[in-house]
Amino acid sequence: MRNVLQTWTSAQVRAAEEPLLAAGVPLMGRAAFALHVWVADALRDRRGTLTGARVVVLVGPGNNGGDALHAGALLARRGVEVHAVLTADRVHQGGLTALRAAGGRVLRLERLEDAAALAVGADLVLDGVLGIGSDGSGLRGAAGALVEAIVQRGRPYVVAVDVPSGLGVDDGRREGVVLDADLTVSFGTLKPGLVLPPGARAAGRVEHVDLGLEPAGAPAVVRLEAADVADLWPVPAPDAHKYTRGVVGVVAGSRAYAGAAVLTTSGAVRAGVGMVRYLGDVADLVVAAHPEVVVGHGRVQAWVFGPGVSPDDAGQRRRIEYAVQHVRERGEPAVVDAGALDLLPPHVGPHAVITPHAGELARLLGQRGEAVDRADVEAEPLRWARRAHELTGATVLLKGSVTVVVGARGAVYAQADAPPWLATAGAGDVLAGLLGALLAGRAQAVQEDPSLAAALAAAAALVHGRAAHRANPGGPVAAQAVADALPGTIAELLGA
Ligand SMILES: NC(=O)C1=CN([C@@H]2O[C@H](COP(=O)(O)OP(=O)(O)OC[C@H]3O[C@@H](n4cnc5c(N)ncnc54)[C@H](OP(=O)(O)O)[C@@H]3O)[C@@H](O)[C@H]2O)[C@@H](O)CC1
Ligand SMILES: [K+]
Repeated sequence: MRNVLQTWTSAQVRAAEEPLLAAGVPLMGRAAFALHVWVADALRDRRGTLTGARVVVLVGPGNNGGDALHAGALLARRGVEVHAVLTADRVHQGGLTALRAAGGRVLRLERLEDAAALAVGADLVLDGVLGIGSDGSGLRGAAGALVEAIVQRGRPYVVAVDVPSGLGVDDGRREGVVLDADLTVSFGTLKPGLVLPPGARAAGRVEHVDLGLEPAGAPAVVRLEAADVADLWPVPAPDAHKYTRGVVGVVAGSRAYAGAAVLTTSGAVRAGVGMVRYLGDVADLVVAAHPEVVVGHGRVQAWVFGPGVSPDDAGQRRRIEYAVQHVRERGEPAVVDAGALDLLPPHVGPHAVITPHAGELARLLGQRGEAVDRADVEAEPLRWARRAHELTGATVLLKGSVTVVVGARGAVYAQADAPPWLATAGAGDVLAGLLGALLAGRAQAVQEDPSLAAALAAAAALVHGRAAHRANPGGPVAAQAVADALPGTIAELLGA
C-alpha cells in the first residue's frame, strides 16, 4: 500500500532516536525549527502578521518543554511577544537560555489564575508540557491545575508540541486532564494516540515533521488513505466472470427487520461483487429491491450474517449455524454482525470479521468472562478490541466515529473517514454487505494471509465513510443513499 499513514509507539520512537542522538544529529534543533514555522504560519493565518502577536508557551519538565522553548526563541526573534510559563521545577536549560537571549519572558507558575488569564488572552498557546515521556495518566500536579483553569476560562487556539499534553500517547486514552489542540506538530513519526479513539480528536489537525528516524518493527497503528483502496480492491480481470469475481452469501433480515436484508444486500450489490445469494424470510422484498440477487443455497466464497436477525429466530439461526460451519471447516471468510454475534463459536479464525459497536463488544466480552461495559469499551477501544481478537481469534472491526480494526499478526487500523451523519440506522448493514463483497472478491488471498482481512475491513470502513460524504456532502444521509453512493465512490477511489 502506498499512502498508508503509520504511527509508532513512544518506545519505538525513543529506540529510533538513539543512534541519531549518539551520532550528534541535532534532533531538537530540527524539531524546534519546524515547529516555529508551523506556529508562524498559524499566527499569520489568524492575525495577518507576526509582529506583536502574543504566544504563551506552557513548559513542562522534559524535552517536550525544550522543543517549545527553542521554538519560542525563534518566534521571539521574528517579533513575536513570547511568554513562557514554567509548570514544573525542572526545565530544559538550553531552551530556557535560548528564549531569554531572544527576549522572551519567563514566569514561574505561582499564581494560577494570572497564568491562566495570560494564556487565554494570547493569540496562540504552545503546549510543551508533556510529550512521549508522559506516564499516560493525564496531566497531574500544577500543570493539570493550570490546564483546567485555562479550559474553564475558554480554551484559546492551541498548538500541541509532538502530542496534546495528557493524551495517552500510545493508546489514545483520555484520562484526567488533557489540553485539546487545534494543531499538533508531531516529530519523527506520528504516535498512535493521534489516530486512535477516543483521544484522536484532541489532536486537531496533525502535521508530521520528518527527522530521518527509521523505527524498527511494524508500525503500531496505521490508517489507510484513499489511494490505498486501489491496492486492496478486487478489480475484475478482463476475462472475469461472476464466479471468479466472488459470490457472497447473505443471511440477514427477518419479518420484523426486513430493511436490514435490503440494506445488507444493497451494500454487497453496489460494491460490485460477482453475485449475491440471499438466505432468509424476506426474499420477496430483497429481490424487489435488487433483481440481481439470487435466492437460496449454493456455492459462495464469503458470508455476511447477522444484520436484522434476532438469535431466537429459529430459521435464521439454523442458516447461520450452517454458514458458521462452512466458515470453520472450509475457511470461508465471513462478516459476523449484530444478531449473529451471540452465535459466534468460542473460537474462529481471523478470516471471520466481527463488526460490533461498543455496546455489542462489551456484551461479547461479558459472555467470555470479561467484566466490561459500554463505557469501558468507549474509554479504551483499542484495548478491548484487542482482547476480543485474543479471545475469539476473529478480526475485530469496532465501529465508532473512529473505527478500530484489530486483526492477525498485530494488524491495527484506525479509520476516521465518516461524517457524524453516518451514525444512522441501517448504516452498519450497508457496511456489512460492502465488507462481505470485498471478502468474497479476495477470498483466496484472505485464506492465504488472514491478516489481509483486517486491511479489507479498514478499506470497507474508508469506502463506507467516503460514500456517506459523497451521498450528501455536509448534510444528513440515509443508509440506502450511502449504498447507492458506493459505485461512484469506488470508481473515484480506483482512479485515485
Ligand atoms: N528524544 C529526542 O531525541 C527528541 C525528543 N523530542 C521531544 O522530547 C519529548 C520527550 O521528552 P522527554 O523524554 O524529556 O519527556 P517529556 O514528555 O518532555 O516529559 C516527561 C516528564 O514529564 C513528567 N510527567 C510524566 N507524566 C506526567 C503526567 N501525567 N503529568 C505531569 N507530568 C508528567 C515526568 O517528570 P517528573 O514529573 O517525573 O519529574 C517526565 O519525566 C518528545 O515528545 C519530543 O517533544 C524532540 O525534540 C525530538 C528529539
Ligand atoms: K505537548
